[in-house]
Amino acid sequence: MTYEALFEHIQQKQSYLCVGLDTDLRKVPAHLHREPDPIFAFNRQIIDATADYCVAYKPNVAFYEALGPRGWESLQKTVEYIPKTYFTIADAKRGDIGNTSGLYARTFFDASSSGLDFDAVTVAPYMGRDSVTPFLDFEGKWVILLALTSNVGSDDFQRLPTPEGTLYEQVLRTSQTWAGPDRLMYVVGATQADALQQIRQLVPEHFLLVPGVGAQGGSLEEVSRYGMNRSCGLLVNASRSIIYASAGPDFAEKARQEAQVLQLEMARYLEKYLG
Ligand SMILES: O=c1ccn([C@@H]2O[C@H](COP(=O)(O)O)[C@@H](O)[C@H]2O)c(=O)[nH]1
Repeated sequence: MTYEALFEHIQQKQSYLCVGLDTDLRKVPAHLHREPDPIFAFNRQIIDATADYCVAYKPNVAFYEALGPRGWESLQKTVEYIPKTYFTIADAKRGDIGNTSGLYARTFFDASSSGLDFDAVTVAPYMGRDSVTPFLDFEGKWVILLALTSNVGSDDFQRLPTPEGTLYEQVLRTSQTWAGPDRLMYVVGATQADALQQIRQLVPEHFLLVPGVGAQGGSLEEVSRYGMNRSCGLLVNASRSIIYASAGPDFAEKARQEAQVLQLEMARYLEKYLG
């Protein structure tokens, strides 16, 4: 998907919501355990219920890998089920020496090899240029580089000073020489809204994937106020607060309601900041 197509979808839906498909078998409602593939049965209903209110889906690969081959199969079926107009993100946080990164890229981008055809994959930046560029060899696919993550431990390394600002600022500066805003996004946690103004000075055009609203307590209002650019430039993810809004048979309806609440708030910010 192109930068322009993504922005168009955001305008059309009045939403920059990304629904996180962090589907934990232990939290799938009891009645779905009778299905041959309970994870896929759950995801399909979540996708059907939330599609009106979001523009992207982000399965976190850990939840599927933990189940071995059947988890991988559920992931394949899920990605295949998501309509092509939605931006799909494999939250896998990969990155290794070049030839290994090339295989990670095939895993998430080359359906003829792995059965998976995501638009984007999250990548850790700390092994540097040659660990990231193999993902960019796949035309039309995106890298979403970890910049300033939402967790408490992000302070351990990402905010450490370097001669040219903090380490995450260096990641933002250097990685811009690898690809432009049409292929590269950054992860910035919603819990890090204090840094967003400064981040926007360094990467004015790029999209930011912002996890951490909902269960982690980040503020959608602050993220939107400090993070939005002229093309919106935000994909705000919520996983648990949407998909586990109810543990009962009404889980999909409750997920739809949660997604709608976020979409309505986003529509207000799009009007306010982009007019
Ligand atoms: O900095 C980061 C990077 C990734 N994540 C992932 O996003 C979702 C958040 O889930 P919630 O249930 O909405 O808290 C999850 O997959 C994380 O692994 C993040 O939270 N922070």
